[in-house]
Amino acid sequence: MASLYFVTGTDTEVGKTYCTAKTVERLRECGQRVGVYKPVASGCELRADGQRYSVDATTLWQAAGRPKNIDAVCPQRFIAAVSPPRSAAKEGAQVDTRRLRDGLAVWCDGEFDVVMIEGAGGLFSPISDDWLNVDLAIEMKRWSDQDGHSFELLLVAPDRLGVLHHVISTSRAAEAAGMPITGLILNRMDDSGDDSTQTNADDLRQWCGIPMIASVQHAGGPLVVISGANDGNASEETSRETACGVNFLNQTTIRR
Ligand SMILES: Nc1ncnc2c1ncn2[C@@H]1O[C@H](COP(=O)(O)OP(=O)(O)OP(=O)(O)O)[C@@H](O)[C@H]1O
Ligand SMILES: C[C@H](N)[C@H](N)CCCCCC(=O)O
Ligand SMILES: [Mg+2]
Repeated sequence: MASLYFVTGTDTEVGKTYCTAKTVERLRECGQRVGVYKPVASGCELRADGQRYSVDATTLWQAAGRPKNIDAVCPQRFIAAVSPPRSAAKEGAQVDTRRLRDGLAVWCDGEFDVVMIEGAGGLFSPISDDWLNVDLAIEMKRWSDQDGHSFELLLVAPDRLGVLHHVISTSRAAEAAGMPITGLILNRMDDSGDDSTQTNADDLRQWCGIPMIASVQHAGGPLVVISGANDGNASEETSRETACGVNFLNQTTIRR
């Protein structure tokens, strides 16, 4: 049975793809067979040959070693850089809501140990005419429970001033929706940082109790996975295994 991780964000453009790709690469270096699924992408490029090119889907697919094919990675790809339902509507189309969830099954056929799923935009961004990202996560968890897989919701947030509000509000809304966030990835998106980056992680541990499972440094720096005890007290970084420039505290966070 596979370990499924739905990667969402506090917003669009916060590093979901970047951090997911880093995590995929690290998992593969640790011998994990990793599948990747982007249920729907907008902001795609229409190529001369008629192909719809999604940077997100291609980035994840390449990080995972090109498993299956790009259509399995991202079955629904639209052009306008707006929410997927709006993007589809601009083409006179609709996002196929049921297919968003059903497209996961092909990745859960026993070929992969871990499947990383990237949403579109933030957790409460519309992903179809009927669902927000959180609704898709709930449906996927329901399916995963029935099919015997583990399913967790990971939140990517930029490590900068303002992140406390974004993470606390997103985590409380997720809790209220019945889809609690089980891991936080703080993403240092630029080298400079600001005064808050020294204390954001500690403040979020205090206010949210979400295990922070990783922080990603800027510009190709290490992915630091901090295995958070699920009792909400993120364990101190005790020992680190460093390989290929990526610090991975231990594997328990991403279950084998
Ligand atoms: N830690 C980082 N270091 C360097 N560049 C980063 C980092 N995190 C994100 N970026 C860059 O910032 C941009 C936005 O990141 P990314 O595309 O991963 O965001 P996203 O949340 O997946 O966006 P979307 O909502 O469109 O899917 C990309 O160009 C990405 O390469
Ligand atoms: C086009 C962009 N890069 C993402 N793929 C879609 C972001 C949708 C955000 C919707 C919203 O919450 O306002
Ligand atoms: Mg992305």
